[in-house]
Amino acid sequence: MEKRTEEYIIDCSALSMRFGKITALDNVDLKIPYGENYGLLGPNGAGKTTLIRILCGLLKPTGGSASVMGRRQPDRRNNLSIGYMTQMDALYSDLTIRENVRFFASLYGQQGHEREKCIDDILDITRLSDRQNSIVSTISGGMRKRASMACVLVHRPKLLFLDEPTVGVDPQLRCELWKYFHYLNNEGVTLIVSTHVMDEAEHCNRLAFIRDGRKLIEGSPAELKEYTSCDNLEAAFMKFSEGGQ
Ligand SMILES: Nc1ncnc2c1ncn2[C@@H]1O[C@H](COP(=O)(O)OP(=O)(O)OP(=O)(O)O)[C@@H](O)[C@H]1O
Repeated sequence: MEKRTEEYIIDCSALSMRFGKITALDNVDLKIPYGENYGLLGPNGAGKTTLIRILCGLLKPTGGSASVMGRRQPDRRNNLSIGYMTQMDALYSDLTIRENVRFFASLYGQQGHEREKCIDDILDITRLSDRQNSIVSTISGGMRKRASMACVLVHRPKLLFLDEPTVGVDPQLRCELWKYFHYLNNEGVTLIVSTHVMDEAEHCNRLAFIRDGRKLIEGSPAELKEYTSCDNLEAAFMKFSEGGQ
């Protein structure tokens, strides 16, 4: 097993990202320990997705540094340890659920019997075993969401990014997905959740408020409420979003 020497799974220092005249991230310092369930909370355009894309190694920052598992991103060696569920489903509509999951497993280098075992396990966990041979274009929205999860998780990532994971999802499935995220977190998977839905933020142990590419404050949901003298996260978030702090 690879020996870990660093304390933080994510360590960003003065991280900046400019797109022409737009500053999407501005001098962000961020340290997240292994095993954390961490929320990035901010309004539309705050810079959350840009931060996640840099941490996944999909974008190269224009300033500062972002280390993941002790390696400065982008570093291909991190790819096998990262899972990223984007806001959009990345499923092939004319393949079955199992074929979709197998495609992703193959991308991550899994093969043969071991691959099929991982697929069986993840289809079981996401309760899709019975429908694994259904063509994706024929399944419900909730099932699509679970199939996307199965694709993202089949290679058993240690670090999982969830970009607004339960937006547009009914309350029952939201509850089910969060149960599953907590299960993964208890198994040692580090979760980074980007959201502007307060329900989701309340599920995280720690949160960072992000606005205009800057990290304004960080703390547990209770600490952020106390700091803003608000009795709910929604009100605390509004205070920050409007520049009230
Ligand atoms: N590839 C790009 N080219 C130009 N501008 C970009 C690009 N990607 C992001 N931006 C800009 O950077 C800023 C931050 O965008 P980002 O998508 O990171 O925000 P966000 O917090 O994820 O928003 P949302 O909650 O709406 O997804 C925005 O002003 C956005 O328009």
